[in-house]
Amino acid sequence: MSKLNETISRITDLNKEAIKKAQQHLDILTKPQGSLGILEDIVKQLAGITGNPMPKLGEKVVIIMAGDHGVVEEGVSAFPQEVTYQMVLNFLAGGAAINVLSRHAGAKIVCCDIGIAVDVKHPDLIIKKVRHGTNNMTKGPAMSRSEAIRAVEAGIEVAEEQIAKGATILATGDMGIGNTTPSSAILKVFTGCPIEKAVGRGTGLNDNGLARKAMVINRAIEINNPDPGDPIDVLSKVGGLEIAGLTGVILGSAAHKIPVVIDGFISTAAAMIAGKIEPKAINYMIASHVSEEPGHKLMLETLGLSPILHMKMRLGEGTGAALAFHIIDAATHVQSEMATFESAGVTTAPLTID
Ligand SMILES: Cc1cc2ncn([C@H]3O[C@H](COP(=O)(O)O)[C@@H](O)[C@H]3O)c2cc1C
Ligand SMILES: O=C(O)c1cccnc1
Repeated sequence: MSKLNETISRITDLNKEAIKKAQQHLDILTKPQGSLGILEDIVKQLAGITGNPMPKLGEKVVIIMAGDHGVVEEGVSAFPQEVTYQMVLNFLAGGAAINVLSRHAGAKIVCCDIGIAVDVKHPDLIIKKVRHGTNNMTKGPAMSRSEAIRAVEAGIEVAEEQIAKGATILATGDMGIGNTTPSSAILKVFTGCPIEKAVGRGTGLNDNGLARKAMVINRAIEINNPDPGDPIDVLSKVGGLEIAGLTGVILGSAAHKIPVVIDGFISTAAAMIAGKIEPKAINYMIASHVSEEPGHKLMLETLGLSPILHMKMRLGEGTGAALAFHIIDAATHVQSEMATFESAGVTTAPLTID
């Protein structure tokens, strides 16, 4: 069996017994039932994922997948392609937003070159390069089917390497100038929404740039005719290498019963591909935030995920996911540290008011 098929076959439903036990414990804590809202939802989801009704976060790791996009030659980004590798060097030097937010959340970062256009040399960079950037998807498929599968499998490998080193919760991050374009294309192909709902300004396009980007996405979909019933077809024709890698990270996480915190627009495009490949993988996803990129809300709704944070962020890199670690951590502390009605001597019976 291929690595991808073997991984998919290991993804199961959540542990219902652990969810029930987590709920029972939440209900004896000194608070009205359900009053901690999303914190309680997070505890139950973590219990279902890990099988532990009193879940703990342990070691948090943000996996950043970096790749380039041939479609940038159509003028779809406000920034030039070389910013991809320059930002990767910034991650490795510790100076990017994701470094600051990860340090603050007590999370480790790993960065993987899955398809940067140039070769970057650094001892801490994980190299899983499938190819030097994708093809321009307005002229044909972004990559071949076998390259897409290789990139997904590379993402599974990176997740497994981190899990083997002790990671107990993963988060997704992306770097790739132009990558909001394939992300919008994926959204449009899966939902059939009008292009205006799928497209956004990314790093800061002006009105002309936004109109051009919408035309480019439409042309790429028309020329490639991706099949929405075949997620690997969509990924290879109008996707990207880092999106494929993140799809693998998500599937690998789910296969190992490890929660995976989904960042913004690009990460959620990968989550859509993963959810189409194996719908059970969605149970293992925690949506960190809703991005300012207009299509992100529709992506999350399509997956049935509700975001923890509304921060007006639109950066990617894993920044929303790193911030959400604080809330997820807080949820686990509530479950393990709050007093029960019995231990604190607080009356449980609600007044009957007629
Ligand atoms: C300095 C800089 C740092 C970034 N960090 C993440 N992105 C984000 O912006 C890019 C996507 O937007 P678009 O499709 O418009 O190119 C991705 O690299 C994403 O990770 C950045 C972009 C820039 C310019
Ligand atoms: O939401 C995101 O992840 C995003 C939005 C715009 C540009 N880069 C990333």
